[in-house]
Amino acid sequence: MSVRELVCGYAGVPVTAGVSFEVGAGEAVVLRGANGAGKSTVLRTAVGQQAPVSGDRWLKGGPVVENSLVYRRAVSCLFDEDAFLPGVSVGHHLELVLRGHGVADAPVVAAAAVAEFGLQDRVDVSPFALSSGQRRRALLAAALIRPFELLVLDEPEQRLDAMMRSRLADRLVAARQAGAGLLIATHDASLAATVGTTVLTIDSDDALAPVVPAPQREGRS
Ligand SMILES: Nc1ncnc2c1ncn2[C@@H]1O[C@H](COP(=O)(O)OP(=O)(O)OP(=O)(O)O)[C@@H](O)[C@H]1O
Repeated sequence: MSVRELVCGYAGVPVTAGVSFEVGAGEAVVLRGANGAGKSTVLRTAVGQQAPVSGDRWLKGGPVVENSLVYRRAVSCLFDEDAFLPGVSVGHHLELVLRGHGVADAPVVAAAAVAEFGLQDRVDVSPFALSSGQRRRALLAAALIRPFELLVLDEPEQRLDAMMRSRLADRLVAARQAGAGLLIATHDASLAATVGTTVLTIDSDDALAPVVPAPQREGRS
């Protein structure tokens, strides 16, 4: 994915200046910045969930079209939302995601994810009967077990305990090393340092100056 001079905002009113970055295979671009700086807005605009004020977004050589087959195959997104089907258990949610993406052995892969994300005791219950941290684990599991070329996560550390944050960081590094591109907004400095190959800071104090300065390479490949 690449974005070029992407000005993001609401009803035509910018909340960021022009933002430019590229996320290639095996790269992890991490957005950091204070509350309200515009991280979520940039992510949602980059992936086509909202229109830019101006600028361009490209995915695999074409403009970003959120409902296109190319997009749905390539991009796995998780924002701050609880999206579950009523009456479907945690385990069956994961199986449905896998089957929807044509993954063989969906029950086996789902069971492995349930164990990895520490949901063994809750696999047969509705997601609505989970704690908020357990719901976040289930949503992250669903986003991570489906095939993707680009993974987009908005504050994935939210509501996770220390053990699960560490496990998540390991999983994200593994995804990057396997060749996926990652685009992540986070307040977790450790997650940013561990996972990011490029860290961009959005500066809310200078909202219409260059809010995303030149990429700071953090010494990872
Ligand atoms: N639906 C909306 N309509 C108008 N303005 C909005 C809307 N959503 C967010 N904003 C504003 O856009 C600005 C950027 O918000 P955004 O949620 O992108 O920030 P953020 O960096 O992700 O913050 P946080 O770290 O708190 O999640 C804020 O000033 C916010 O109040």
